[in-house]
Amino acid sequence: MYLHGTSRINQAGHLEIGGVDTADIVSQYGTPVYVYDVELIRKRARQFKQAFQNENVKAQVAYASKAFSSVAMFQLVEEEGLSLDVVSAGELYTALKAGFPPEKIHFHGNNKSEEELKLALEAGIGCIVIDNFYEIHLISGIAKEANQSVPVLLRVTPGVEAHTHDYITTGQEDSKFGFDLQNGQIERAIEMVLGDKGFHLLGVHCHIGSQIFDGAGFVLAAEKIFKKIKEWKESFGFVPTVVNLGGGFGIRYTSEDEPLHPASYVEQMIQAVKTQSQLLGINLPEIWIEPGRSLVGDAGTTLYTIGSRKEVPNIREYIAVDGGMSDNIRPALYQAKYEAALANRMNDACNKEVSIAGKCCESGDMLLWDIELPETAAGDILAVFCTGAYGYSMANNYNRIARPPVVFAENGEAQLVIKRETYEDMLKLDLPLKAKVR
Ligand SMILES: Cc1ncc(COP(=O)(O)O)c(C=O)c1O
Ligand SMILES: N[C@@H](CCCC[NH3+])C(=O)O
Repeated sequence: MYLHGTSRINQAGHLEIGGVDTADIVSQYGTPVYVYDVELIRKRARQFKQAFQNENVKAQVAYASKAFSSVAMFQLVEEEGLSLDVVSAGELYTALKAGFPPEKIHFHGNNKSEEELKLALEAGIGCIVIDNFYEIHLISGIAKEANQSVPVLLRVTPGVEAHTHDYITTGQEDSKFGFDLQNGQIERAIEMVLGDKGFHLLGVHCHIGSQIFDGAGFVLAAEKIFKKIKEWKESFGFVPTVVNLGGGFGIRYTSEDEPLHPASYVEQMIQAVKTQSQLLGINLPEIWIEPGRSLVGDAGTTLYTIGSRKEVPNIREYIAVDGGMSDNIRPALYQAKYEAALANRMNDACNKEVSIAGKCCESGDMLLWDIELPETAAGDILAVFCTGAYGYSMANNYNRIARPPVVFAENGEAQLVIKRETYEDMLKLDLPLKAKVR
């Protein structure tokens, strides 16, 4: 069993996270509960920042908040000196409520509404990553009315699509995001933005995918972008001051995953951008990145209580927990794999193969297939590791199951940062049927 960050087995044989016994977390907050190892989030943030500082490169590391968004998380991100990437007015609103400096927020999305854009501009957002022509039109109108010049990046699809370990070159037609780099779209967008006082064009953005295990895709994307920068320099005299290479750095969910150290991804990017800038004889642009999963993924653990079981003779034994696809949809959605352990009996020998089922009314609601655990009993606590990214943020109320609370653990202290949803919370938006008029 692989323990991430500060997770360890304590003298009681229990899983401890951030110096806090998970048994204490369970008795105080119940299950299911998401627990974050705050020290590990800080460590990852510093690793990314340090990698740029080591090379003396101007950079922004923006946390892609879709991975896990909450007021406390945004305050932690600010404490660590990162920027923030949001993709909706909801994420932006949360950030502003958390007191996050608006000038360090970047706004993404392939269909931002006029209302969302207005909120962003009124807040004094640091940068809007423009995705399409419709958005150029919307921002131009809002900026003119407000007499503003909006800092923007243009998102391009560089024709590099990452498939976890693998990456293949594709055309853009299969992506809903960004301007095509090859068919003249991006040149048209640059011309429009440069010719409009409502915009301050900082540079370009790309994001090649998620859970990527090597640096080659990022290098290839940078090379493709710089090939175009050479043309833009000649035709428009436009040289980006910012190149944003997105997020997507992989993490270790199971022993099958072999991600690089955060610094290693960054070093390869820096090398590529330096080489290309030298070849073109241009100043090194600022390099921005947007890690989401790699900042919070392995820092999160979900604790569940084991309940019922079912044996299918000669096939498998199902063990059910008090959560499932409502708090972690990734196994059902992506066949994502995780590792797990019995948090209250970490030293017991794992000699039983079982599969972990959720409690939703859905056969596909399985969290883990065929894993080794000790003999379990109802009431045991199951810890599923690496659930920090796209767990809470994709949680839902299927079957009207309430969303679990989130606890931050650090230096021996546990702090509740998101409360458990109540049934009343779920009913808050419901209205009764109108009385029939007879
Ligand atoms: C534009 C953009 N930036 C950053 C991210 C963060 O990706 P990850 O969580 O894999 O680092 C995503 C999600 O894939 C994204 O779409
Ligand atoms: N939600 C996905 C990642 C999506 C990345 C956002 N563009 C996951 O859980 O892996």
